Amino acid sequence: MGFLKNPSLISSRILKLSFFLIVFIVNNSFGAFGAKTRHFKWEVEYMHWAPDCKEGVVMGINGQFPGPTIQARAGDTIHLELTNHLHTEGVVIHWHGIRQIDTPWADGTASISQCPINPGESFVYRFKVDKAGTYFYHGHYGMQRSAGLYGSLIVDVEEGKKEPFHYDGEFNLLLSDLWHKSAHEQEVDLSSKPMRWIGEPQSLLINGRGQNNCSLAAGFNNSTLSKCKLRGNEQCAPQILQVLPNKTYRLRVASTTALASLSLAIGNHKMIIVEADGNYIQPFEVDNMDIYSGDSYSVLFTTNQDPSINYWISVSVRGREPKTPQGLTILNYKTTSASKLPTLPPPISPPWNDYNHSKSFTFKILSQMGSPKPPVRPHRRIVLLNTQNFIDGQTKWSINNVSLVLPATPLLGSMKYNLKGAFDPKKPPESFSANYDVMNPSSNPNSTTGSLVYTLRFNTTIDVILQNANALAANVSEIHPWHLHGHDFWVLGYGEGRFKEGDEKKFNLKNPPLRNTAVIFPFGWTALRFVADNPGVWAFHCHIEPHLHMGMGVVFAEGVRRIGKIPDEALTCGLTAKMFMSTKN
Ligand SMILES: O=C1O[C@H]([C@@H](O)CO)C(O)=C1O
Repeated sequence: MGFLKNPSLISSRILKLSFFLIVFIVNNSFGAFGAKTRHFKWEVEYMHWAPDCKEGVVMGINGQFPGPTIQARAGDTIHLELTNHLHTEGVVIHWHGIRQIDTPWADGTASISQCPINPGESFVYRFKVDKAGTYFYHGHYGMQRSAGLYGSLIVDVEEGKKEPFHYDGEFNLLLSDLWHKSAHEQEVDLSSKPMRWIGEPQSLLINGRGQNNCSLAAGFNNSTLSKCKLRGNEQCAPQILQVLPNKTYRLRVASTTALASLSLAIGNHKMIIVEADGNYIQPFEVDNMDIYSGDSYSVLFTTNQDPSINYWISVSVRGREPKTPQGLTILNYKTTSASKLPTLPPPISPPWNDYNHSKSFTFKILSQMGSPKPPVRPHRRIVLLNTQNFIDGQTKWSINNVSLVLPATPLLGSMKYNLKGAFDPKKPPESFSANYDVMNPSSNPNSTTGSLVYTLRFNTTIDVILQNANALAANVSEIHPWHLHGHDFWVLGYGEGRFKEGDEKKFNLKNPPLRNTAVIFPFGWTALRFVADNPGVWAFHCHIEPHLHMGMGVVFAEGVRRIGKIPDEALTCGLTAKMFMSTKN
């Protein structure tokens, strides 16, 4: 009984071989300690594709969806020439989790670190991948992540170095969500008056593959979808993970969803979490794990189950009432046929609103012994209130009552060259009113829009308290995974309700995890600490793409005078382009 005649398989070896096919290495110039410059040439274009068996249009790279996997070693330099083959729109790519030390113009954030690359034009991203870990890349302009512009970025340890754990093979799972509506329509929907919410995704994708009009697990679950009849060579056929019995595998998992928070499980197999956002953590065992947009993890699992059957790998929605079918693929013991369906039903994920389950997972993430510790005291504390507001007929998200609108001139250029009129020199609020009730809908929905920048003194220690609150509807507060560019931060603690003086006494300064993304739970707060030691202008925002589009972000700038020569190509738009023209004439 084969549901797949010719399944698309990934085994750890195939994965490694395919890297050589995928990666276009022009030259392998060796630098110090064996570090290489790895060259890539990428073309971004819209393509017809059927990621969930229904054909639509996605953004692809070099004819692939998701884009090619970048595989490098810590210390390598990536030299990537990106050409925009979209017909009528600009593009940028952000290298999520890479700190861009000394290269803030390569961070790939439209309006902040660079101008969008125009159709027909190319831009060279050149940056160092300084730290081993599981990363990914994605579009950072409008809703281009929702349009499918993403891929994996894997940084292995330096040649000759060892990971602090053992494994026999590895797999890479990039998780995403898919809408049948175009990203352009989503952008219009979000900014219309009244706002039209984009709703839940139609499908969850694992390595760009999902099934929307049929189910691999029909008969097991109570879905009305019929059983998938796939040959295995379809764009929506699941990538099957092939394993040998009694081995340990490393699963690198990253979520680039536009909206969905996810729960991942491997039927009958325990998972040991060992890495989060490119940092080693104290290993802990789970049956299922939460993964929010912007998170990446490595998990180890041992193939110690009955080798005569196959098992499900499942991905389900958490934190929002799920209206999207579970994403599925198969773990195939090579001792049996890859086309045999698992005999057990797919894992059942915890109820979507069981936040205690999510918290207990999140609170277990602690740094490994020997990891860098945070400075004991901050120089400055910034408290950021997250609210949903009506502004001028639109629904927006605001931070301390300011909803982020991105300027035409990239802030990196306007701040470095101190271009009057290109950015707002006003100071954004450090906190919010003592009377504000975070547990109820806002009584004072007055917010403004703007692109204010928090200027941080170079090398100072900054605490950020992310304060969640009630959204516009009563008794609603949502999950928001916040992502910081240019840095990792320590997650010092979480709390319920409003953060108050004295709560800092409960901060974990002993083994807080270093991460680049941290979640705020409904009606709660999350405390972060980082050192402003990376000259540049950096986005800090909710990684839910429609929320950022609706203004849920801030900008930090530090050490602006120390920023090296910004390549002109990054800034040939807005007032920096005018400046270049006037200095030429
Ligand atoms: O930003 C959002 O808007 C909707 C809802 O709050 C209003 O329709 C929703 O679920 C969001 O996450």
